[in-house]
Amino acid sequence: MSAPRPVTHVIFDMDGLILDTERLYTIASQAVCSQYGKDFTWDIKVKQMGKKEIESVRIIIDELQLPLTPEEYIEKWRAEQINLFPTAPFLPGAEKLIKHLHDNNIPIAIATGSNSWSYNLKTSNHKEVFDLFHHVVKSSDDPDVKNGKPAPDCFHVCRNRFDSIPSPEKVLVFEDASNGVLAAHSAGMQVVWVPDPRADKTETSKLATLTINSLEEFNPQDFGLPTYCS
Ligand SMILES: O=c1[nH]cc([C@@H]2O[C@H](COP(=O)(O)O)[C@@H](O)[C@H]2O)c(=O)[nH]1
Ligand SMILES: [Mg+2]
Repeated sequence: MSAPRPVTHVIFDMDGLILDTERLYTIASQAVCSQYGKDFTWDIKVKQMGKKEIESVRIIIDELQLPLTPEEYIEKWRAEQINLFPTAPFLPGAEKLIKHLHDNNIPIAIATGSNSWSYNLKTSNHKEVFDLFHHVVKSSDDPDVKNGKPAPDCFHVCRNRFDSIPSPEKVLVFEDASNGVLAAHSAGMQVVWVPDPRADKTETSKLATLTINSLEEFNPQDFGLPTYCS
């Protein structure tokens, strides 16, 4: 952990940070695992969080020795996701922070591990808020993102797509996954970690500039960003 320094640009993670979709991923993954009498554990989930779809699918097949090819797993997984994802609500404080930064002309973007198919489902009921982002990098099907989180690739790509490209230390990243904190740190950016209560905090909190329980606890002025009016 180091003292917060002023930033000019903000990059948000999406799943488990803006939207309450990690809960939905767990339901969808357990539904597929149950077909084979297996348990989808937190230890497996931590390894998957933030990764590209294909990377994360290889992990679960390997860890649980599922008798499926990645393509077969993805087909079953998406069949569970299709009805769940459009129900995703915002997590506390996310909508307020996004609107506040946009209203104050702070350039904001998203760097997610998602693919376009699932992004469209998850955001289908929240278009007006997601339209406020300058750009969205969807790692699973963006040709410029070679490796998913914890590699820094998606954050490098995301930074380079702002109109006036900031230096990495002027970018603040919000993440819920330890893979994401590692990725942002490797990209040379400051990062606020909003972990799942089950997360092991020992190693990841050393890399995060700040660790908070909810985006509702975030004070923009700590990073030189405009203060909330109320
Ligand atoms: O339980 C899970 N959560 C999350 C993921 C992966 O993490 C991505 C979400 O990453 P992010 O939080 O960076 O948006 C998902 O699209 C998926 O690829 C997963 O596989 N399993
Ligand atoms: Mg996330």
